[in-house]
Amino acid sequence: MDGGRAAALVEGYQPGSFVLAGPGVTVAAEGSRAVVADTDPDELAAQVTKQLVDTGAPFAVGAIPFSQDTPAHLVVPESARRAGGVHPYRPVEPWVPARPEVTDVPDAAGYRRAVAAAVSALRADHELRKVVLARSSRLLFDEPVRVGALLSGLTATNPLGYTFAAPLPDGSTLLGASPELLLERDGGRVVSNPLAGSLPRGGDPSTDRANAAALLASAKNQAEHRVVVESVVEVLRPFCRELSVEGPSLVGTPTMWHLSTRVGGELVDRGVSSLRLAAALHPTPAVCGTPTWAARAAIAELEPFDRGFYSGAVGWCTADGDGQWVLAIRCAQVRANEMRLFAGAGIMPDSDPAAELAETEAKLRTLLQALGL
Ligand SMILES: C=C(O[C@H]1C=CC=C(C(=O)O)[C@@H]1O)C(=O)O
Repeated sequence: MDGGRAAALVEGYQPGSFVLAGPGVTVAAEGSRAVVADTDPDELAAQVTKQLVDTGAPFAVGAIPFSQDTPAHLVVPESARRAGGVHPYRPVEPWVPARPEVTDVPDAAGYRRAVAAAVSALRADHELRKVVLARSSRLLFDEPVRVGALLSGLTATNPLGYTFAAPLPDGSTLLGASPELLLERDGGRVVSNPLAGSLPRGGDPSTDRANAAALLASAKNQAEHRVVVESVVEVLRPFCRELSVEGPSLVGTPTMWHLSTRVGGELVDRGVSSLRLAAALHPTPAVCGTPTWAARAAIAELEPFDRGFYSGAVGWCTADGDGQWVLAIRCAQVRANEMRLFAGAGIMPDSDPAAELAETEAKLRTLLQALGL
């Protein structure tokens, strides 16, 4: 029973270990034979492949940060196990913490102001087409955060998502349930599944259906989505013999509706690893904006915190280059009694600051619901 093996990998989570559980593949890794930390995508992929060949380890795991100046954190583990999809999955006993102390950075008014400033910049600057602005929420508990129980709960409630717990170089853990596949490589076949353009789920079935229909019909969200698909296609095209683009269609998480497109291709050169492709795609306009340099500059000016590994990628890669990388979104950085939750929204020239705030509130609920908050 592969589902049972996959569930055991999630339940075997220990502090400091790595788990990524999704609909098709579940991996878990412990210990460290080698760590590769580099900022250059080619170097990173080449060093990881070399370490995998030298050590004979089945795959490397790790995380890529948002910033191009911060090194990635890739680990060649002592033990690495892989199973199939994890669903259907029954969660272990949940962790029910007492209400934490909450500090939002920026606060709601500050986020609306940042969105308004981004809208002005988008209207004034004809080069900048889209920028993703994020906010964070710091939760302080009166006991250490139980990552294993939260990972299990997130896995149970996000059957279409990719649930992860990834150790970071500073000893903290990135924990989340991402709906977005940045890149998967299986032999010569690659798939990316960009999501962008979102509305919160409705509280009752008719509002929920109305929100889904409104999202499909929204010119603003369709334009926001197109920018991401165009960029993914442009990056993957030189690596692929042929590319298929299917979408946009609707994808639902427990808290959000998203526009989704599947981009699939056949690699020209199988020597190009999933890590190399993921690093080439990163950051897509789903987490940064377009053009990348201008969006990065706007983010540096308008976001009052360092994103760290939020809006980077989390995944694994074999010596042959196969692997899976998901966007590090709907996630939190956990350290001892503290969680820092992050959520961002794609800002377009016609964005409404109140609607973007509501969208980030709904995105934060992925983690808040797992905490029973
Ligand atoms: C940046 C995030 O979501 C991205 C992924 C899907 C939809 C998005 C949107 O509609 O804005 C974002 O681009 C986040 O969840 O923090």
